[in-house]
Amino acid sequence: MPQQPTSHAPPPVHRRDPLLVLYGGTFDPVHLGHLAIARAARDALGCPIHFMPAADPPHRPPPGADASQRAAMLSLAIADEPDFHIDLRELRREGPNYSVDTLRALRGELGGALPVALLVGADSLLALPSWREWEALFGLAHFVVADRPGSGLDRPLPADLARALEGRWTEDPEALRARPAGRLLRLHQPLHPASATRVRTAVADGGHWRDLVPTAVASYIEDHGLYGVHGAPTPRPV
Ligand SMILES: Nc1ncnc2c1ncn2[C@@H]1O[C@H](COP(=O)(O)OP(=O)(O)OP(=O)(O)O)[C@@H](O)[C@H]1O
Ligand SMILES: O=C(O)c1ccc[n+]([C@@H]2O[C@H](COP(=O)([O-])O)[C@@H](O)[C@H]2O)c1
Repeated sequence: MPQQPTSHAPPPVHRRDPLLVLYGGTFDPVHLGHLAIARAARDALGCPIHFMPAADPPHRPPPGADASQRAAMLSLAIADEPDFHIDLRELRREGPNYSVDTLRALRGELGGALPVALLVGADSLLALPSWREWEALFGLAHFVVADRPGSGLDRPLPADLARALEGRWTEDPEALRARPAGRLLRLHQPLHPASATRVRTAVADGGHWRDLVPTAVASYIEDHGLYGVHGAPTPRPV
């Protein structure tokens, strides 16, 4: 008689060949859009997602919450998500973090053979030519790309980016397990309108923002008086 799957059987997520998916971001704060694309990537690829908060992003103004607060909010946001993890490697390193350095350090640890992917939103992919040594990234990792309102991937790409991406796109998640780096997979998840800028602005302006973040993150923002939340005590000058 064929064996029936039991409730103890591990979910398919843990049975496939390994693929390490890193989801880098400032997460200032983590919001429901981040969680939605992480779930879409987990479901499409069948593997856990490692959120990797950036310490000192070289490419944007200083975050509104410090690194430990952003990491604490991430922990709260993924507390009930067994397939989501936090990777603190960029928070532990001194100075500005460039993805190319992070990936080279990771390759130094794990070797060159393990398939590794970076999960990014479409706006990040479109900005890739501004990243440090951006073309070297394709030798270090795959990219998994989530469409984002206002950053559609269906418009023509800038010539240098289009050239670099040519021949790399795949619709097959297994293609990312077949080699260590260099392919691009587009997620076909529903668009999510949340952005951290929108959350920070609404918090400061007293607008509606609680439904853009997990409940525990909303409480953390209020309890710690982040982003100029209304009713929070004004921090005393040092
Ligand atoms: N709603 C979303 N849909 C798809 N991708 C998203 C979404 N929000 C964030 N991302 C992606 O997640 C990654 C980390 O994003 P980040 O932490 O900078 O959040 P953000 O909302 O873009 O922040 P900010 O508004 O401060 O720029 C980036 O690659 C970004 O493109
Ligand atoms: O390496 C770079 O030059 C670089 C430039 C811009 C962004 N990144 C990475 O892209 C990820 C998303 O960045 P952000 O600003 O959208 O939070 C995060 O992991 C950053 O470290 C990396």
